[in-house]
Amino acid sequence: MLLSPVISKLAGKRVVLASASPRRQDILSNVGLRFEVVPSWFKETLDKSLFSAPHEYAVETAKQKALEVARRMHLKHLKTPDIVIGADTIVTLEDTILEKPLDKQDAYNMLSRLSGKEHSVFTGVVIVHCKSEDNQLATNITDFYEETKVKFANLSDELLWEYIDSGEPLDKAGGYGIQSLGGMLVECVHGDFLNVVGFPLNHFCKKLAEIYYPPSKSTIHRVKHDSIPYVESFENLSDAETDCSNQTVMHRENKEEKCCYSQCNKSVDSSQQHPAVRQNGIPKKTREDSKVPPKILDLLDGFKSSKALFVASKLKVFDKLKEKGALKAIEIADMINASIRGTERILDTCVALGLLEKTHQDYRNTKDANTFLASDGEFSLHGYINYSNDHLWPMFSHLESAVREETCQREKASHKTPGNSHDSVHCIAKNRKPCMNAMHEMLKITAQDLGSAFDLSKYGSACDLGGSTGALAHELVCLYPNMSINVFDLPEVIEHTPEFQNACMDTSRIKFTSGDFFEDELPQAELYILSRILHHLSDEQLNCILRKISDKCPKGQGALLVAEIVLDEEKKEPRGLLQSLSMSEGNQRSGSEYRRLLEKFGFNSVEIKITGNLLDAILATK
Ligand SMILES: C[S@@+](CC[C@H](N)C(=O)[O-])C[C@H]1O[C@@H](n2cnc3c(N)ncnc32)[C@H](O)[C@@H]1O
Repeated sequence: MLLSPVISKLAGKRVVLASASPRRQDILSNVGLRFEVVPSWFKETLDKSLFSAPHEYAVETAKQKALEVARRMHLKHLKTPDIVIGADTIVTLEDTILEKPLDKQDAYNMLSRLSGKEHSVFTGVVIVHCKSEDNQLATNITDFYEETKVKFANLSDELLWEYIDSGEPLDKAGGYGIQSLGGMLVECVHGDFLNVVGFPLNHFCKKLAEIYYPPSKSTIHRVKHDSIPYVESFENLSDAETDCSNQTVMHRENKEEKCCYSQCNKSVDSSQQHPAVRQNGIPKKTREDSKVPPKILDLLDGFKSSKALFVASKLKVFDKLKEKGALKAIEIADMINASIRGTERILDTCVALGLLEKTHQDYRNTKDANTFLASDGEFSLHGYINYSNDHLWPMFSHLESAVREETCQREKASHKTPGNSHDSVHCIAKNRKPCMNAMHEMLKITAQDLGSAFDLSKYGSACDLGGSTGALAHELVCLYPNMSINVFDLPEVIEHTPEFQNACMDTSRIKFTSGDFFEDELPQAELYILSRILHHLSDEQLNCILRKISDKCPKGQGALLVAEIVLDEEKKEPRGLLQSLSMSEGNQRSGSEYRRLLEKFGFNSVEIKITGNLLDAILATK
């Protein structure tokens, strides 16, 4: 059995991985599976003593993780996924289950127990097929587990502590990661290596093959699932045109705790199986054909969701709830000076969008709302959301004419002549403060990943060109105790920078300089930084600034750090492309395009780090 056709059976389906593990994401995306990641909120706290074998615990945990995500997504309008994949990996030694260590001492206790011995790694995997029927969630569950035996070498305390101090053990079952430094601890492995990494890919593909290419008279292992009650309907999980004779049972999620493990395994001649499918050789449309793909439904409604978020944020709903904990609609309406019915509607929409929680009549913020949406959240996007509402939203309403006339939407929105200023790279005067605020928030979120993408400790001085409020500079001085930074920006921007500094920040190594990077001499520095500058610039502006930086970096000395969204080579990732819709002269680029551009200016060593955050990092040296 070739594996790719099995994976391709999932193409076009809304597949969700209910796991935040980057290792599982890598394993599945490396084989071409397209999926969304929705980490489960299920707490891994099942009572282990209730399970007669460790793998049962792993399977049950995986199942609860996947079902929690399926139910949560189903509760949000139109969000029911087709398939949710859940997985849980545990390590067992002499029948004791070792999960993720709580702290360094716990990691040491685990690893020293594993030293010199063979242990088992179990991953429980659950594939939940979901359907929304009469607004209820129907699920069909397939599960399995894989065991791999791993033998550790005899490990000295010194080696163990060195490993523990690397920080790697803390988020890993058993306290080690075989795919990275932890590989050094391992003497041998019996079984599927990827199972130890966190996902038994081979067994998963075999399971998919069983589901999508079932033998004519097979018996699919059904497991007890106490929240799946009565038999509701029969659905063939294979595609309509597949010569597939197996039908499996969908279970409707229902509060009645009835169980059913039955299934129908009729072997039917495929030509007779769907008499309604073909008529005069022309495939007849099935109900499935007319089901609008969730992606399209999401896009149709996407603008409404964005606006609901913008309005809730503007009305300070998230701030009020953060301050008070839980409030009823009528109380919020009073606080935000709005109608009760209108407030109820926006609150319920925010619940459906996963931004708020509701118990009985009480609304409260989700953890993410406290962190990202409240205006005093650690990584607040409040200013960026308001900026999106007040400036980007009106700008995007000009998209059609901007496309027809090949102009920038900002120019359309402000009735300016196309391509006629460096306003494409700096905020126009009336928007300056909100724009600086929005950029400040975005950069605060991504600055740590940018600063640590490369080891910059050898650079004693840096100049952040167009560095705005100094948000990146603050992170860099924290990360690199020997670095001083000159934030260089236009005078009208530098004038506002004191409003963005706070008392807890160490500003002793940060200096703000007014200037124009096209017109003026650049300050001398060992490291130049261009964060979100290059993609705005015309070819002429690019030549000007890159030539100037290159001249300031003699061969073997100096470097340029660029922060941008780096597009994937096939240019399929939408975020950068969506952003490019608001531009005229500039360009979003892929890694190879940035490499070619920088090489033209003598930077023949170009390293690119995709950070997984809002911006990616490129380090160019000569
Ligand atoms: C898109 S913002 C990026 C800000 C910041 N680097 C970031 O990543 O959030 C562009 C910045 O470049 C500054 N800028 C635009 N033209 C400039 C010029 N000719 N000389 C100096 N700074 C300029 C703007 O004022 C603005 O702060």
